Amino acid sequence: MAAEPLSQKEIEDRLRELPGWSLDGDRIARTYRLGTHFAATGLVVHVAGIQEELDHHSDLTLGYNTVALTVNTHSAGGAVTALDFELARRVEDIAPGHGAS
Ligand SMILES: C[C@H](O)[C@H](O)[C@H]1CNC2=NC(N)=NC(=O)C2=N1
Repeated sequence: MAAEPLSQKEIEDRLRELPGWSLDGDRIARTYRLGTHFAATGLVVHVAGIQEELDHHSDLTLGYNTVALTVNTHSAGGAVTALDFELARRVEDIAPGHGAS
């Protein structure tokens, strides 16, 4: 079943469970800071694996010591859906292990 767009209230409620994540236009977003470029690269590779597993993909940007994600759901017309929050939750769970904050 296709993911349905979440309402503004649903988005706000779910964002409260994900400190560091925010609504950026029609996408949810977070930027992580890491100790080194190599550590940031490791986080990108780990996130890429999660995204393949979920078949749901953020725009994932590697900086010098930062990793930025923004995501919405193309198949829901570019709205924010539960799939975006599932990806965000999964990334939150593994990011601390990479030293990300
Ligand atoms: C065919 C495949 O399931 C789709 O293209 C997936 C892949 N990754 C995706 N990622 C995101 N962010 N939104 C989608 O709608 C989406 N669709």
